[in-house]
Amino acid sequence: MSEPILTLSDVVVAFDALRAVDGVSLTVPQGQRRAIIGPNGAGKTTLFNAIAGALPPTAGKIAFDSHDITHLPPHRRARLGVSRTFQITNLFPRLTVRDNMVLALRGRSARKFSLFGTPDVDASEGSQIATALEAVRIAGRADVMVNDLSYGEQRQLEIALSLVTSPRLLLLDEPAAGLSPSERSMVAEIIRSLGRDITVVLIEHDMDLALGLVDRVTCMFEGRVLVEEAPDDIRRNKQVQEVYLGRPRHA
Ligand SMILES: Nc1ncnc2c1ncn2[C@@H]1O[C@H](COP(=O)(O)OP(=O)(O)OP(=O)(O)O)[C@@H](O)[C@H]1O
Repeated sequence: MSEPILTLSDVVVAFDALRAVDGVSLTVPQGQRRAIIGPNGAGKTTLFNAIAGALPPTAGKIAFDSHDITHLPPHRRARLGVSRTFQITNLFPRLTVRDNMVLALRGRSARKFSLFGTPDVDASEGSQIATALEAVRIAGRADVMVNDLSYGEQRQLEIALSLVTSPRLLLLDEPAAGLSPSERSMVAEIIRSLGRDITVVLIEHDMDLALGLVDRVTCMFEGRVLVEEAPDDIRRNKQVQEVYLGRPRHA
């Protein structure tokens, strides 16, 4: 098995008395595709926020590529190669696709960016942007204003914004939410064709989509890891079926 790129040890994220993430330990090897599934309120998004740095863990440890990132702010994690998308769109609707990409790219660098006028893009930035837009199949839409993209294209652009910084760990938060079946297939194809130099962890409510994309699945329930198995075993797992159907675990 490859070396681990992400290791969580006993991670707790508490909101007052509620332990939204309640002692989660998991290890993701480099290059793996991992789904985090679980019913509403299981703690999936809170776990993502802890990995990306948006929410500091109350307890426990998070290591990325042998760096202890438990207390690093999000931009420092991004610099190490941790990149995430959001469930809710995070785009500038009145800027073009390319300008959104420039903003995402320069968010990591010290260079200043003006929102007024077209930013100058150097050759290396231009090629990074073109590669990311190609990877999400919207290379021909670079000069289109985000407002004029379809919803599906906007979701593809969100993935491109995360890819443009050449991440090593990509956290995808419900990449197919709200998409039509054909748009969902497109997102699946995009994720499937990412290079294995990128490790992918995704939250996805569409079980068929998630299980068809990943090597391994972590199912959360009430803030904890209920099971971690291969997709085929997850499909057959009675405990997983029960938590999704809302029945008590030991009924
Ligand atoms: N900022 C917050 N303040 C207080 N409670 C919160 C906060 N964020 C999440 N929670 C609570 O933590 C629990 C886990 O929420 P979380 O959003 O992580 O679950 P989830 O598995 O992502 O759910 P969903 O599938 O519905 O998105 C829920 O009970 C939620 O109400």
